[in-house]
Order: sequence, then C-alpha cells, then structure tokens
Amino acid sequence: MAGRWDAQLGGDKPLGEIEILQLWHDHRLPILGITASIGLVIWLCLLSYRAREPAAYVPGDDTSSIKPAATNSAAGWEEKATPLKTTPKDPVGGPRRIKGELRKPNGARVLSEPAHERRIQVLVFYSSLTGTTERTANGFSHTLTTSLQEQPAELRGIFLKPQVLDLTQIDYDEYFINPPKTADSRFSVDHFYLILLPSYNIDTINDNLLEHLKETHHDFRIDTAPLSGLLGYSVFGLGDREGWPSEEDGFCFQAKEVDKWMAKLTGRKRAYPLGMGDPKRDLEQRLDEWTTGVKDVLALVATTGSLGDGVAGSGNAIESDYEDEPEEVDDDEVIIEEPITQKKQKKTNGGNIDDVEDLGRIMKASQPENEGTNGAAPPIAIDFTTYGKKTSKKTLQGPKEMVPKNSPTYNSLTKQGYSIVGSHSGVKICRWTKSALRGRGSCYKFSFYGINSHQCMETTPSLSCSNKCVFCWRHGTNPVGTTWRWVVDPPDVIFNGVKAGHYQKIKMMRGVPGVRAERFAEAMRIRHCALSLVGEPIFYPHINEFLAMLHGERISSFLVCNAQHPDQLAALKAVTQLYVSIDASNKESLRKIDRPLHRDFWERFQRCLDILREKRFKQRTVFRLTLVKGFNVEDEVDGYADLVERGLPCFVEIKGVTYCGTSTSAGAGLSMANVPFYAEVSEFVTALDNKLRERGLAYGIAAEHAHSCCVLIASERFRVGGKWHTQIDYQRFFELLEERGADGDWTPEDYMGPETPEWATWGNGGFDPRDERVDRKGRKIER
Ligand SMILES: Cc1cc2nc3c(=O)[nH]c(=O)nc-3n(C[C@H](O)[C@H](O)[C@H](O)COP(=O)(O)O)c2cc1C
Ligand code: SF4
Repeated sequence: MAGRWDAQLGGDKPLGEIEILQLWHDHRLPILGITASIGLVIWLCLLSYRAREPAAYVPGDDTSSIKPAATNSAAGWEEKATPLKTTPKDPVGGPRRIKGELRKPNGARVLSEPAHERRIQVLVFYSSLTGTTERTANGFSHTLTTSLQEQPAELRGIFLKPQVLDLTQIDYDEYFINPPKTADSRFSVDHFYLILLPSYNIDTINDNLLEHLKETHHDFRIDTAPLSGLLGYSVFGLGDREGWPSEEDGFCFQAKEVDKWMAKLTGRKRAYPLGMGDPKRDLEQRLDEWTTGVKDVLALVATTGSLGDGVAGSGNAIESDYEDEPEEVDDDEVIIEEPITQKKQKKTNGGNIDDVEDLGRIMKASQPENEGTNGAAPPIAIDFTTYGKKTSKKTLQGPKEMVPKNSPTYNSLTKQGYSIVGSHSGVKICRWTKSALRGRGSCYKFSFYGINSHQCMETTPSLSCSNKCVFCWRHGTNPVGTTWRWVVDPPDVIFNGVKAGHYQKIKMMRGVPGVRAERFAEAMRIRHCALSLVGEPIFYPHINEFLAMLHGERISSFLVCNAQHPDQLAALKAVTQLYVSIDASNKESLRKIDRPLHRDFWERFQRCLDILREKRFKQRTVFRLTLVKGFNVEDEVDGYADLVERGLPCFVEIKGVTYCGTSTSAGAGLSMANVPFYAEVSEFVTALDNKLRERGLAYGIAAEHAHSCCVLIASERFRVGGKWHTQIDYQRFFELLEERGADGDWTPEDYMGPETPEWATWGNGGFDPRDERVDRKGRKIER
C-alpha cells in the first residue's frame, strides 16, 4: 500500500505521517470498519519506527538511496546526524514539484520546541573555477566547525557539523526552492546558508545559479519568499580589485547579485552584511571580519532563535535600492520642517501645561502663522527662572526627571529614532553613519577632519536646551530651560548607556541592503563622538567626567554649544574640537532666530566668544554658521566678520540650512524659500573671506563638501607650505591628553593632521572618491 501512495507522488521515499494522513483524506480510501483501522494503526507504527533509523538522504543523490550522513559523524558532533529530507524529484519531463511555505518574513523565528529537539545545520555553498574559493570555503568551514565545537555545552549540541557544498555538484531545486527538510522526527532542523562566490564576467556556473534564483522569485507558482524558512543567510564574494577596481566596475558583482536575490527569496533574512575580499590584497582580513560576524550571529540565533533586533525587518526585500526610511537629520543638518497644522496647534493648545517641555509647544502654537517669514520678531521666550507659582511648587517637590519614560517627550523622541538613556541623555545614529555603512559617502567631517561617519556616535548628555531656534527641527520634542533643575544621572551610566544604544542601532543595520561587512565590522568600534544631537551638552553638570570617559576609550569629542552658558564653557576641559553656534551677527537678528530663553542672551553670547578667543591656543575652536535666507544672511557679512575678529576661531564652518518636507512636527513657518542654494552659500563664503582679508585677518577658504552645502574657512595657522591641513591627528590628540592631562598645555597645531585631501579642497567638491554617489532615493549620480 505504501508503495502505491509513494508512486503517486513520483518518488520512492518514505512519507511523513502528515502526508499520509493528507493522502488518506485526498484519496478517500475505502477503508471502513474497525479491522481496517486497526490495520492502519499497526502500519503507521511500523512506518514511524522505520523513519527513526539514523539514515540520511544525501543531498544531490538522484537515486535517493539511503546513506549514512558521514559528514556529521565526526567526534564531538551528533553521532546520529540529522538526515536531510530532500524534495522528491519530479518525474522526468514533469513540472517541478513546488511546496511553497509562507512564513511571516518580519517576525523573529520562534523556535517553540525545547532546546534539545532543535538543530541548526549550517550549509556552506561555493563555486570555484580556479580553486581559490574552494580552498577558502573549506578553510572557512574548518574554522567555523572548530569554533562551534568551542561553544558552551548547551549551544554545542544545537549545531550539526557544517557541510560544504559545491554549487556545481548539487541540484538547485533541493536547496533554492525550499529549505531542505529533515526526515528525522527526533529533531527539527533549521538551515543557515553561507554562500562564498567568486565573480566572473564570462559564462560560469554562477550565471546558472543567478538565473535559478531569479526564476524562483518570479515563478508565480511559488511564494515570492520561499526560502523564508531559513534561519538566515550571508554571502561572501571573492574578486579582483585590480581588474575591476570599484564595485561599480564589477568588483564582486555576482556576489552582490546573489546577496540581493537571496534577500528576496528569504524575505529579508540577511543575517550578516555582504563581505568582499580580493585574494591578492585583503581576502584574509575581510574574511576574518566576516567570519567573526557570522559566528556572533550564529550564537545569537542558537540562543534566541532570531537574527536580532531589526534584521528580519530591516533588510529591504524589494531591494529597489531606495532607502525606505523617513528623511532623517543629524546634528549637522539644521533643517526646516513643514509648518505645524492648524489642527495640531489646537490640540497642543488644549493640553495641560504640566511639563516644562510642553511650554516649547505652547510657545510655538501661540505664534501667529507665518511668523518668521515676514520678518516679525517672535516673542522672547519665557525664562523659567522666573516662571510662576506652579514651578516653585514643583521645585519644592524635589527635582524631576527631565524626560520621564511615560512622557509625551519620551514617546516623541523614541519615535524619531532616539534611544533615551537614563532620564536626560539621548543617542541616535545619523543618516551619514548609515550612508557610510553602505559605502554611499560620509558627512563633511570626513572631508574636512577625517572623521569616518560609520564610526561616529551622535549623542547628548542633555536633551534640554535654552534656545528655541526657529530652524530647530526638535520643536515640541525637547525640553527647554535656563538652569538645570532635573535629576542628574551619573556619567558612567550615560556613557555605557549611549554606547550600548549606539551599537544596538548599528547592529540593526546588519540586514540592510548595501551594508558592507568591512564597514560594519569597523562600525563596531566607536572612534568619534559628536556631542550635539539635541539640547545643550555643556548643560550637563558632569560634562567633564563624561568627556574623560570618551577620551579614556580614545573616542574623539566634537562638542557644539549654543553660546549661552559662558560659565560652563569656561570650565570645560579639553575636547578634540570645540564649536559654538553662531546663528546671527547682531542682537536683534539673534533674538529673532534663536529665540533664547535668557534675557541677557546677547551678553552671554559675547562672553562665550571671548572665552573661545582665550581657548584658541589650547583647543581647536570653531564657529558654526547656519545660513537661513531671509533671517541671517543678507547684509550680515560685515557683522559676521566682526564676530570672527572678536573670537578668532581656528575654523569657521558655513552651512546652508536643509529643508525636510516630510515632518509634521512644528516648524517656524519657514519654507524652501529660506534654503540657500550652494551657489549662494559659496557667494556668502567668498564675501566673508574677502571681509576677513580686508581686516588683515589671516584666514582662507580651505575645503568644501558641496553635497551637504558646507564650506570651511580656516585660519592660516592650519596652512603649511601653502597646503591646508584641516585634518586631525587623533592619535596625537590622545597622546597629548594622556601625557599632560585634560588641562594640559598644548596647542591645536600640536595635533594638526595630514594635508587636506585634494578632492576635499575648495573648488573640488569634497566627495570621497571611494564612495558611490547616490541621490536621496538611492539612485546613482554620475560624477
Ligand atoms: C576571466 C576572469 C574574469 C573575472 N571577472 C571578474 C569580475 O567581473 N569581477 C571580479 O571582481 N573579479 C573577476 N575575476 C577575478 C576572480 O573572481 C577572482 O580571481 C577569484 O578569486 C577567482 O576565484 P576562484 O579561484 O575560486 O575561481 C575574474 C577572473 C577571471 C580569470
Ligand atoms: S559628525 Fe557624526 S553625527 Fe555628525 S553628521 Fe557626521 S557622522 Fe553624523
């Protein structure tokens, strides 16, 4: 009877119990009465006994003969290896037998069976023409095998011995239509694919594989993600950088293609980013990084059953190359958002003035519409030090948390992608960090100062600020105040918290299309910290201790302050680069644009400039100008030249405000009309440069990053032998700190870095030639 049912499926393999019951139902077998039923039960028992025999179908074995799975019988591994149950082959000439399996692509895989019943089978696929990839795959598999054997006992038992499979020797239908299945009812075996692939621009087996993957994806009879049952996959490409120097030109192009199709077929189960290595140059190092990452992921999968936060949901199954994320901003992108809607204003007005942060919203909501664009001065903000009875009552109750977990501010900030650490600090990865991870360019700080965006953490130990700048995109979300009146978190809690938050967000990029394994590995070591996310970092009472912790781990510090806290600025110890925001050139203009809470804002501002002047021979000091047309550009060049003359900063960064039309949070009635074109920014910079020269001030235009509408004017102190040296010698900075302490005596010239790269200097655009230029939708831009 078994033989007859088998034949109907076109194979001669034993059937699973469920399939048998299915056939029972489908064929309405004429078995009636108790005798027949007893007979069936006896038969089922015999069948299930047979299925428990330690035997395996060797993948690719067309005869489907039962063979012991020799590869898994090595010492230390399952002696009775899990047999793979391959999809039965179709009768010759017949259609492919398709058993698509629909699983939720985004959900973490919940392995419900008890741990001892689960097994993970890693399959290492490769193709090779001249033997390099074959050797690499075998070596990799050996390393992985050893490492899995060294796992803690409870994990060791979960892994079956990795198997290496030559793509020329296997039947793709058995692995690339559905995940292989096990016929052993003792275990549930999940598969994890690792694919090592060289690239060839001539016809090879790779073309067949790619064709198969494409066909499977487009086959209307199969789910679009039939391999979503895999635990995960990752691809490593081998190629030749000399012949194909850039990825665009074809370096590892087939590995990239396989990675892309596997993302579609698995429903975004990219467990680790695509690795790429050149045997003549960097194969060993790149493979080591990738191996380490893959091992970490396997350990995670074995313990949690999932690929980790963000992965199943972060890779883009559509792979349209469009980064499907809301437009994001960072500390260096002062942006204008769309004005708040009437509806929202009403809602805000109806709220309770219970939290200090609400005042920001209320102030905004009470503004007449279009205020700012018509040049009318917004009302000066309320100084909380003089805020009515309600505040005094609160003060009596003791300090509150700045951003309590259940507050609207907390919800709003976390929705925007911030991780809130403790009660007043935040961390967020900026869009340039993501862009650099994908090889799509770093921020202007790479061009000017050599900062790798993918190794940069953007954070603040104080989400509160004492200004309500008209262009600030955080309106209504950040708390405001003139003095610190909240609970103070210890610096080590913040330091460890922001690092953990940053790394967690980086890890969530693992499955994102285009992320390079090499950069991902580098990103797991923070090297720079931009203290400027939102709020005012020097507001935090333990800022110096926090800085010491950063420097202790050799993380550089770029600290931006708003020129409203002269006492804190004066007390600040060494930072790698110290910024003040210069948002206007005179008192009226500053009141209009920054809407400071302090009544003596102008005096504070000027004192800060004087402090910066004093610090200029100890620290790299920077003025940051953000140009907003209609507010702080026209007729202000002279005024800015006055301020430069007063503060004598080492550098002046001039940047056009950026427009972000997607947000619905409060703006200040600004629009695209307020965004200067790069040509206008350049014109302003040239005029300022001329004014500085007229005054005999030794400055010049050093560098540019046209992509972010940013230009750098530098003091001639940073020009050596006619060449600009705006880059930083970070190593030297830390040595100086360690030798002489945070109050030590040294000058910015002591840690001046190498020459500014030619491509970053004024007139050359400033785009890193290693990276691929894409527009906001991820489309390639020709250079
Ligand atoms: C005819 C030929 C074409 C190649 N085409 C590419 C290519 O398009 N892109 C690339 O990155 N490498 C290319 N390579 C380099 C190989 O991918 C590289 O040498 C690889 O290590 C070979 O692996 P294998 O020894 O396992 O076959 C090519 C090599 C040859 C001989
Ligand atoms: S400095 Fe860091 S945080 Fe700022 S834009 Fe560049 S990468 Fe982002």
